[in-house]
Amino acid sequence: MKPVKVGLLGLGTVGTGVVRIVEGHQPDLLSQSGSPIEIVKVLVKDSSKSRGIHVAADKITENPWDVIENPEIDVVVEVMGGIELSKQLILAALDRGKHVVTANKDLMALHGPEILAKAAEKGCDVLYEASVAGGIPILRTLVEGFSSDRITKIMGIVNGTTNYILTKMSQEGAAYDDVLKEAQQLGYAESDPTSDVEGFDAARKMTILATLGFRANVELSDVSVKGISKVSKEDIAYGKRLGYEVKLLGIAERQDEHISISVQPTMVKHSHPLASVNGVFNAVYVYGEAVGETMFYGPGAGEMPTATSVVADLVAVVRNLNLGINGRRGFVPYKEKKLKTDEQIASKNFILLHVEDKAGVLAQITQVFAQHEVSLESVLQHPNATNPLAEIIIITHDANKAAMNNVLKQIESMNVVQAIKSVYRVEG
Ligand SMILES: NC(=O)C1=CN([C@@H]2O[C@H](COP(=O)(O)OP(=O)(O)OC[C@H]3O[C@@H](n4cnc5c(N)ncnc54)[C@H](OP(=O)(O)O)[C@@H]3O)[C@@H](O)[C@H]2O)C=CC1
Ligand SMILES: N[C@@H](CC=O)C(=O)O
Ligand code: NA
Repeated sequence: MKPVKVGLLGLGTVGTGVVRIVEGHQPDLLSQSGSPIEIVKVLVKDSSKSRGIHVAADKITENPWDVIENPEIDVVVEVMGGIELSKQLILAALDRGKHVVTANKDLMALHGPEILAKAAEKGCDVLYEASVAGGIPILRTLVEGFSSDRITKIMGIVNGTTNYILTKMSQEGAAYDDVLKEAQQLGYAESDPTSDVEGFDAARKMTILATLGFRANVELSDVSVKGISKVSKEDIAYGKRLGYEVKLLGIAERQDEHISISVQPTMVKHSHPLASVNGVFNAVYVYGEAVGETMFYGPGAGEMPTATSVVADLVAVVRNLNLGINGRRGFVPYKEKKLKTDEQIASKNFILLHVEDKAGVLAQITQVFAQHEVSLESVLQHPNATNPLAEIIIITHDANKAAMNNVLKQIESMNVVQAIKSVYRVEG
């Protein structure tokens, strides 16, 4: 039986796992795809580097065109990362009729529509399951598993580094800077951790999830983003006392035909399944009109989990090759994108204020909420032992973002308010 030939762009963490699975699981891959799968060329940056895996020297190249222009190669697997070169190589591979599997969330979040349009034009498959929540088969689930439903909400813990940091801060009372250093040493964080801690990595993943879930072309610039660098131990401790865990949540919501997408540290009620997703684990919660609540949990990164998704995509491409249907089942957004305005985006909120500890202050503050028609769920006041201030925690009922912005602006300008220490969205 003629093998399907694969060119691998990258032999780092994920690429190594791909080689291990393709070589180690041949009988299963053959049974499921209908053909043997053979990696015939592997691109690296530095061929002299010693690696934890043996690949025959004649398969290794430092020249990407040895892969892209190789007429033998049917499928290109891109696991090298970066944006410009990967995009150029993937488009060139598609131009030559090669199918593509990629784990590259940065590329797919920014240039997904262009790449998918080229694939459709050339009758090729482009699959990218590993790009979001590495080991969790969530993209396939959104496109195929929920094809019969109308999704109204997707909430994701889709960045392992920040979940690790918040978990350590919550469970051990550790300080943000110390845990970030630890996460970098353990290799969880991206080379520039800004992308993790400021929420940009999660925003890219939410762009992909929202596009597939809402079947509309969501762009990265549609996502409002706030990271975890300002989350304090105190906020986490207050949240805990009130029954919440702080999590960096990506939230994509739809009401009627209008959608909103955001990433922000969120107070998640202990009873919500996302509150107990700890450490580097990822989870994606999906609510569908017909199915109701579902949640998908697992490793979001790492050599073998991520490679599992990459090779599953490869099996799908090879199966399509044997059925002669490549490029015919690609995902095409078919809905017009309509974004919610700030008046349409509603959530509960947690607000921590430092105020003067004297009669009437609480009444003045709650009056501002009333003026803007923001209803309150609970109000708590703690005297502060270290200074003559009181700490007030307010939890609102669902309030729209425009009204909340007005409330916060007005409260900030009040003489009796020393500081708005923190504001969190509340879920659960
Ligand atoms: N690591 C993970 O757990 C996850 C990764 N991903 C995505 O998978 C992709 C790969 O990640 P990962 O394996 O961690 O990355 P690594 O940095 O470990 O590996 C990258 C590989 O690509 C090669 N490479 C990079 N740039 C070039 C270039 N310009 N020319 C030739 N070769 C190049 C490197 O060569 P050399 O070895 O010689 O340096 C290396 O083998 C990224 O898009 C990442 O976002 C997605 C989910 C999880
Ligand atoms: N840096 C990312 C790696 C996977 O995408 C994370 O922390 O989740
Ligand atoms: Na995935």
